[in-house]
Amino acid sequence: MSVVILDFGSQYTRLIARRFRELGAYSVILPGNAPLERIQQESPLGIVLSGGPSSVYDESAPKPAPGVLDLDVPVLGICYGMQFLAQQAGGDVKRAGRREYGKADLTRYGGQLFEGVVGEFVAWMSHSDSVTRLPEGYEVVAETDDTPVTAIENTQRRRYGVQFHPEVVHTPKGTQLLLNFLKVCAAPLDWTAEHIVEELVQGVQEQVGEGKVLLGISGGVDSSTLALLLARAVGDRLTAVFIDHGLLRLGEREQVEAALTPLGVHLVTVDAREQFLGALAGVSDPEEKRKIIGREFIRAFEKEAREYGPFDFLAQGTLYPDVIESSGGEGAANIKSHHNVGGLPDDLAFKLVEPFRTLFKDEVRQIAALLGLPDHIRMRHPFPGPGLAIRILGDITPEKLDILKRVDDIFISGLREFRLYDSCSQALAVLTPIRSVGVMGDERTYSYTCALRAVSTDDFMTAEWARLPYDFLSTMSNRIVNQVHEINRVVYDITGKPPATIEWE
Ligand SMILES: Nc1ncnc2c1ncn2[C@@H]1O[C@H](COP(=O)(O)OP(=O)(O)OP(=O)(O)O)[C@@H](O)[C@H]1O
Ligand SMILES: O=c1[nH]c(=O)c2[nH+]cn([C@@H]3O[C@H](COP(=O)(O)O)[C@@H](O)[C@H]3O)c2[nH]1
Ligand SMILES: NC(=O)CC[C@H](N)C(=O)O
Ligand SMILES: [Mg+2]
Repeated sequence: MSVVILDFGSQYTRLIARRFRELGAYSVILPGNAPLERIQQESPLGIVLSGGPSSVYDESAPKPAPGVLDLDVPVLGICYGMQFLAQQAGGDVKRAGRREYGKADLTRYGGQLFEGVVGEFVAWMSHSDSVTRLPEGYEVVAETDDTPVTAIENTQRRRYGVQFHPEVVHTPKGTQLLLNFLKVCAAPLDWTAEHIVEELVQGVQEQVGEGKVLLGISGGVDSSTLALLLARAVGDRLTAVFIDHGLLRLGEREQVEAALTPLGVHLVTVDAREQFLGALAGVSDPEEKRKIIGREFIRAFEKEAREYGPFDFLAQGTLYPDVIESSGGEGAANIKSHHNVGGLPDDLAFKLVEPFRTLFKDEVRQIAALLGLPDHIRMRHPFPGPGLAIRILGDITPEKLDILKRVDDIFISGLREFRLYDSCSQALAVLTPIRSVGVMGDERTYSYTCALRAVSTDDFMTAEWARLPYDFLSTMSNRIVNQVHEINRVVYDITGKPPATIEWE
């Protein structure tokens, strides 16, 4: 039994499922036109129609399959979904005179969906069409200055529609609406991390059968959690490979080996430093670097597969943000090709096992706690697969790598020493190609500028720059300039995501 989310191409569809998970409800996402029988297989308790880029009055507008809206279950339409509900019930939808993007204040709200909500209601809007005539049996239950029909309901038929997106964080009270909808559906709110783990384990077992799995492991939270999950699913048919590509931080290889050995998984460390640094020599374009790294990772995995295999399956700790940033696939733009998604070569010989592909970082951390991953790995700041390669702007040389490793080590050890590591979600140092004039010991210097960056975020989709204390930043700046002679200037990055991203490349 689940709530079925029909996807009409919204950027936010997975966030709807994520909010339901947070509320303890089980949901599945199916294509907008999924056949009635497929939906019935899920024994639906309710149906959500997602948003989407189309307009309901277009000839080619996607629609739920015949019979789906005749099911006697509650239906919630979001944005495109609400417009579809209204049109289908006999109302009108037209391109509005005024489009609404971003935040809008509801000037009035009420009704069943808003039960328990008090005070001002800020709604996140993203639409250019609007419902202009209400279908029979429906009532308007919310409005904004620009959109008189912002939420509708037909409580007798248990049909609800909202023009805004209750699933995004920019609609702060939106979760209450989703909870109210789940209550109308009488959906059980007992979907816990344990259930999610069971489902993931089962999914892996079905996919892999009796096959052998090679896991790319980095010592980060995603792949380490995955190691424990896979050990449950396939036992000793798992081999974990940790690749030292020469782009790791100071002492990282030894630290990762020490941290992973107690997990009890068969672990192989590969020295692929020459391979990666050779392939990257002289390359300065960020996307080109990312693609080369993606390809070399796979080449390295293939080599280990020949040694310890054969392996049909390659497991990676890919998360949803890696997917959405890498691909234009789900209606989103290509921001950067994450090495494990957009950077994969076309001739990939493995079948991918990526159980976390629909999850966000904080959800993986919950699963990690359940599987007993030690806290020092579970709460470690993320470190990107391409490592320091995307923190050295421009081409990579052994000299620059050596500089950045020392800067990074001072910054990260400093955060731990001053007990600030856990106050931010990720911290990093960047080596810029900028050289500037300084004066040290009465001598003129002409040396590199490095940037320090620290951010606060839960899901790494959006982030704020961390307000680290000035005194701490001052100490870091002194230490870096004194200990790393190639640096004579330190700057702190005070940009959020958006408009910047967390990494600089
Ligand atoms: N050095 C490496 N050796 C082998 N596999 C790696 C390496 N670095 C990254 N990977 C693979 O790429 C995936 C994505 O990397 P990513 O950094 O996003 O996740 P993570 O390292 O597991 O966790 P975290 O985000 O906390 O660093 C990893 O889950 C892992 O499967
Ligand atoms: O494994 C990875 N392979 C990659 O190619 C990659 N690019 C970015 N990141 C990490 O993803 C999060 C979001 O980063 P951005 O804001 O820079 O896109 C941050 O946590 C980044 O460190 C990567 N991780
Ligand atoms: N975000 C949406 O679902 C948009 C629906 C429709 N395309 C509109 O612009 O109104
Ligand atoms: Mg990592």
